[in-house]
Amino acid sequence: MTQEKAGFRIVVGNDSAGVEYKNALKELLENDPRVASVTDIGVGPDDSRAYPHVAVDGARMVANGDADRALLICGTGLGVAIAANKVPGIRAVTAHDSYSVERSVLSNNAQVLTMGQRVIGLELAKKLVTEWLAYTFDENSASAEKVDAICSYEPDYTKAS
Ligand SMILES: O=C[C@H](O)[C@H](O)COP(=O)(O)O
Repeated sequence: MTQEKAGFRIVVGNDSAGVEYKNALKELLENDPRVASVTDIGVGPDDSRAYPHVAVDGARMVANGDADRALLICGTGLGVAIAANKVPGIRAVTAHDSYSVERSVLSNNAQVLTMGQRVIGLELAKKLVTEWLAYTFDENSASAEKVDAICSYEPDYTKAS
C-alpha cells in the first residue's frame, strides 16, 4: 500500500510574462516539507496561451478538489486573479505584501494566490509564498461568517447546467 505524502497539493500556472517566477516558486514549493505535491499546468517558454485559460484551468483543479491551492503568476497578478474568480467556489487574490498574504487566508479563505512578475521582486515573492504555507483558515473564526456571506451570493450568478 502506498502512503500519500501529507501536505498541500498545489497547482502552479502562469502566462508568458510569468515563466521565470513560476519556475522559481515551483522549485521552492517542491522543496517545502509542507507541500505534498506540485502540479505545473504551464505555460513553458514557447507557449503563448493567454492568462485567462491557464488561470481557469488552475482554479478548476481547486474547485474540483484535485488541488488544495493554486499559485498563479502573470505580469501583474491581476488578470489571473480576475479569471480564476470566474470559477464558482474560488476566491483568488493578488497579494504582494506579507499582511495581505496572511489575511487572504485567515480572513478570506482564499485558495488562490496570484503575483505579478513585473511587480514584485523574486526574493520577496519567495518569502511571501513561504509565509503563505503557514496559514490555514479557521472555520470557527469570526471571519468564517463573512466568507459564508461571500459564498451566499454565488448561486444568484451561477447558471444551472
Ligand atoms: O493581467 C494580465 C497580465 O499582467 C498579463 O501577463 C499581461 O497582459 P497584457 O499583455 O494584456 O498586458
